[in-house]
Amino acid sequence: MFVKHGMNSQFALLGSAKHCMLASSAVLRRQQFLIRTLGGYSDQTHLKRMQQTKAMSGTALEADAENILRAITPNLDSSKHKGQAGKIAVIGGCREYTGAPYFAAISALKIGADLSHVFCTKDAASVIKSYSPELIVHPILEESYSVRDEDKPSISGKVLAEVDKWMERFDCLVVGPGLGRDPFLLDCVREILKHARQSNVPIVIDGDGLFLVTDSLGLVSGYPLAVLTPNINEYKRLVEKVLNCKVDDHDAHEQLLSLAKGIGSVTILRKGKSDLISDGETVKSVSIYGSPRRCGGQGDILSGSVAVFLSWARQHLSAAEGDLPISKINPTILGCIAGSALMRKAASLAFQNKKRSTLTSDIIECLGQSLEDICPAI
Ligand SMILES: NC(=O)C1=CN([C@@H]2O[C@H](COP(=O)(O)OP(=O)(O)OC[C@H]3O[C@@H](n4cnc5c(N)ncnc54)[C@H](OP(=O)(O)O)[C@@H]3O)[C@@H](O)[C@H]2O)[C@@H](O)CC1
Ligand SMILES: Nc1ncnc2c1ncn2[C@@H]1O[C@H](COP(=O)(O)OP(=O)(O)OP(=O)(O)O)[C@@H](O)[C@H]1O
Ligand SMILES: [Mg+2]
Repeated sequence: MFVKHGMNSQFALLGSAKHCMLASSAVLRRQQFLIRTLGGYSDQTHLKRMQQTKAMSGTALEADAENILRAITPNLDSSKHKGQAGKIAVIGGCREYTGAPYFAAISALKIGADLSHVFCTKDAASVIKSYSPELIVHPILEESYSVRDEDKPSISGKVLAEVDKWMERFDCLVVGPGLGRDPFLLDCVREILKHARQSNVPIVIDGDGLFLVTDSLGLVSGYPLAVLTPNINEYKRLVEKVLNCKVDDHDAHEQLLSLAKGIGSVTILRKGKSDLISDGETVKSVSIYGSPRRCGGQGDILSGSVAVFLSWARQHLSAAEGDLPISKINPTILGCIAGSALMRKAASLAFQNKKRSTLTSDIIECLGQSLEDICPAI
């Protein structure tokens, strides 16, 4: 018994020694990275890079995505309490679409957020709850078919009051996955967006949220905590509306810069073969090899991921010393770069396993491993 117990303690000791070594090597790697990439980034190096950037005008700079992801991902630490790793809310889910808000919300949890809420219509709520007990689902949105005209003002007020109860607790909202285009529902979401902005809550806008915002640019114009994540169609609509011209793929990054500037202070992540990211000041690209499968729902994973990394980037920057070069980078840009990198890594891993049958849920299952490969938990 004693021997057995002793062996167990030995294993436990070995285990804890291994744990310590792993933990310290993770910390060391992170520190080395910060020294190499951030801390050791002298003014001279910065100047040189700026000159190179200028000389390369016409090409977007490939982001050092994995290092950025590693830098902003918080350590797992027993002193932390629930909520500190992020509270995300997805506004979306209607009669037609229940998959999209689920994909966005569950991706946020799988990456490491502590709590993930979904605000959706009553029809969608029970379906989304049945996909996962992990999500907190609020059946509060209403579509026109279920509301009489005379009841609209009071229902709209109730919807807003329900979301407002929670608003300041959220680190980021994701507005649009599976929202649909019902006019009454979109009117309510318009008000939610205004309140989120008043409360200074970051907002990732995707899917039908982009349909709404393209029509009412004032909702996001001048708001630096807004991130738009358009796909090919959504981007085309934005370019036509804001720049009054066609999408120009030969001068893609200049056009993206103009678009972000034109809307005013927002960050745009243009999804495609390479993801292009701009806040109107700079353009970054993420071209990490992803997957050749284009199954629906991958953009939803991305929106949930960007929400988490954007929250972590803000947290990291508020804790970091102001003179670290990373603190000069817009946290919305950092969040987009990290979200894009992880989504593409996970898609690639899922495709290795599932090939042609790769689905969005397979990619979600690979988020944890992909994050672990880039940034081990201990
Ligand atoms: N499993 C799920 O639940 C998933 C749900 N998803 C959710 O689906 C929603 C739409 O997103 P999507 O990606 O299909 O839109 P997109 O590529 O711009 O359009 C493709 C074409 O369809 C058309 N069209 C769209 N909506 C229309 C409408 N209400 N009524 C009429 N036409 C409409 C559109 O026309 P247009 O925009 O040019 O008018 C274009 O020609 C969004 O909420 C997304 O999150 C996805 O995330 C995937 C997984
Ligand atoms: N040609 C491509 N090669 C590699 N990755 C791509 C390609 N096109 C898109 N992606 C990646 O797939 C993800 C989703 O992009 P996509 O354009 O499919 O969004 P979406 O149409 O909004 O998706 P959803 O079906 O969720 O609405 C992004 O992370 C993007 O990087
Ligand atoms: Mg989409």
